[in-house]
Amino acid sequence: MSIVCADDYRSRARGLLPAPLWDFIEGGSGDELTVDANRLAFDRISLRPRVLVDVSERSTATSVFGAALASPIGIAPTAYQRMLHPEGEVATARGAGQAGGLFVVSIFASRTLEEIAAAATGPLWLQLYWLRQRSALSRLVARAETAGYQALVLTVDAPVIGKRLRDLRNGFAIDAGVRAVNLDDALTEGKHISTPGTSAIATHAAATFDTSITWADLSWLRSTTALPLVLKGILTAEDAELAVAHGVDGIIVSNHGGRQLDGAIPAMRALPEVVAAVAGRVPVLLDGGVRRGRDILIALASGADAVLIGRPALWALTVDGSDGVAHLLSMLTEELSHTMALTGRPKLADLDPTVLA
Ligand SMILES: Cc1cc2nc3c(=O)[nH]c(=O)nc-3n(C[C@H](O)[C@H](O)[C@H](O)COP(=O)(O)O)c2cc1C
Ligand SMILES: CCCCC(=O)C(=O)O
Repeated sequence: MSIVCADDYRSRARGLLPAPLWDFIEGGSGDELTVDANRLAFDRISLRPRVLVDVSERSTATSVFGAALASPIGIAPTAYQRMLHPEGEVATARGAGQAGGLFVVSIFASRTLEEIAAAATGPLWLQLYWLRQRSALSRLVARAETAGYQALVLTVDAPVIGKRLRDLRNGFAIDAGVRAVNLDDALTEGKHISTPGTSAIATHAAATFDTSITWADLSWLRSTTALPLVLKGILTAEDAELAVAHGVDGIIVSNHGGRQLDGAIPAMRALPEVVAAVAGRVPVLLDGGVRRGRDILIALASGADAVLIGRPALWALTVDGSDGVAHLLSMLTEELSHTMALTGRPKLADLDPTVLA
């Protein structure tokens, strides 16, 4: 059967992966309320199409921090991609580049920052968690700069890892042979050890994440680099205001795909208040539940500058490596353009709240 939408990759990937690995990707925290709510928030919004508009020429091209993108779609940071495909993040970078998309590389990438950069033809950003060992962070930042990464993303919604019941039940651990190669092994110790009732991810994060950081610490990270700094995991107007006040260069509205605070507001529902608070001062991106061109159009019409996709990129990577990732991004871009035609909004600049109901 042909793959004609992102969910087709989901069904294929599910058949290819062992159950505990599938659960790690698919699952969220607690009752998975927020996983479901992320998607439902899009589904609850209807569209107000305008007709008899010339839609013969449509463009999805845009840019973020000066980097050209074929469409306002990027790949969210996800850890340990070699569990899904032998080439891991190198395949994702190649696929994203082929489709003209952005790729945000996780601090827990399983290929080196330099290997990923060598395969990339599109912009790369590096995502960080705040490790207690600051020297490890500053070394990573220096390497990212040298390798041509264009921004840093600090994930701020994970001082502790959410209680992901599937992983706890499965005693989830990282496959032997897959490592967070950009960090000393000591910083992810125990990642291969499966202990019933615990998650190896949660265990290694608990050993190394700094749970004490506050807004005041951001200045240290800024002092290590001239790269733009983006915060990932903002869900309120209050925190968006603080982020801008602390000189942050961009915001990703995200609840970590429902993997952190269960019951957190869906990303799409949080977006309008963040956009209003930011008032155009810095770019605002969104992730969580984006599965269709329709979802992307809704996010852009609500004021997002771009969206990131998490799980769908992992499904496509599992099924068909770099070709899968490139195909997925091209398909989402085509769906966005198609929805722009059917709503009578041929340009990204036409996407505003008047298209939403
Ligand atoms: C398997 C998996 C691993 C992830 N690893 C990271 C990570 O290393 N860093 C991070 O900031 N977010 C991580 N995330 C969260 C994603 O960046 C993103 O916020 C989320 O997947 C978006 O929701 P979606 O999957 O519904 O598109 C991970 C998500 C998944 C599914
Ligand atoms: C300690 C690794 C965390 C990866 C992550 O962010 C996720 O699984 O959601």
